[in-house]
Amino acid sequence: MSYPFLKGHGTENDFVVLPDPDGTVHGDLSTERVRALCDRRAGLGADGVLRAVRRAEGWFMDYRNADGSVSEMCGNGVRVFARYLHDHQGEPFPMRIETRDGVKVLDLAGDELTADMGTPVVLGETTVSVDGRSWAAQHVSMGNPHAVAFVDDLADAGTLREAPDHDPSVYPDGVNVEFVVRRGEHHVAMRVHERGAGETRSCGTGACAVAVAAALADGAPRGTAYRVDVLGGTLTIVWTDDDRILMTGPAVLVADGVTDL
Ligand SMILES: N[C@@H](CCC[C@H](N)C(=O)O)C(=O)O
Repeated sequence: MSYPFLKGHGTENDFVVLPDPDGTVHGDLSTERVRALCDRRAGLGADGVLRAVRRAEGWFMDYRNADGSVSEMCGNGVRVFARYLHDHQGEPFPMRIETRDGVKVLDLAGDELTADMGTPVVLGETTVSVDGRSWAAQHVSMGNPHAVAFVDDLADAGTLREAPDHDPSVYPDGVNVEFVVRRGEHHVAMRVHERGAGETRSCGTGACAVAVAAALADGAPRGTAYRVDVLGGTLTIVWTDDDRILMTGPAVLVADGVTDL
């Protein structure tokens, strides 16, 4: 079966977009197809898949990690998804996008996009470990689970080829782990190991969780803008007075075509 696809990225967190307005192209998208599409040697290559399904109230973002697993939310993905809906489906900004973590509102911010990511949930301290070294980490939910660990040097996290060890009673469904260093006032840099994808060049929900953990540690007033550098670029995160996280960053489409993967 041949079907259309697009390829895009947000701060080099890359995605295959699968248009499936009526849900008739992919039906129940299989794990095997997601893995084949995301394969960087035999497929198109991506950290995840964004299936676009039309709903009565708008569009639903069916997000899958590269290993085929489902996640509640993807911050870089939702910006790429909005770019696709605007450029290829004629949807105007601001736009509402349904996700497994509820409705997100996306708007233009110059060349970039801002996503209202909703209210973060801070769930306390936990521990993560790599190669026998352990760090205290802040457990933050952005709809999906994150463990944010401040380290002295981003190289301390090693290769991140394997998932960091974590407490399975805290994260029964796995976790995204961010390692963070300070770069200046309200300015941090991070690396991430994503659940279901391995080390990626960026994670939008991860950057939001990092900004929340940094703002709490700094006692920063609401409304403070945090610059979060990722391997693939920079995201700007604001925790607003009304307890919402606004994430601003790029979203670009780089290719489209037809595949039978
Ligand atoms: N890259 C995403 C997060 C994708 C989902 C994550 N791997 C999970 O399993 O929760 C982002 O930009 O937020």
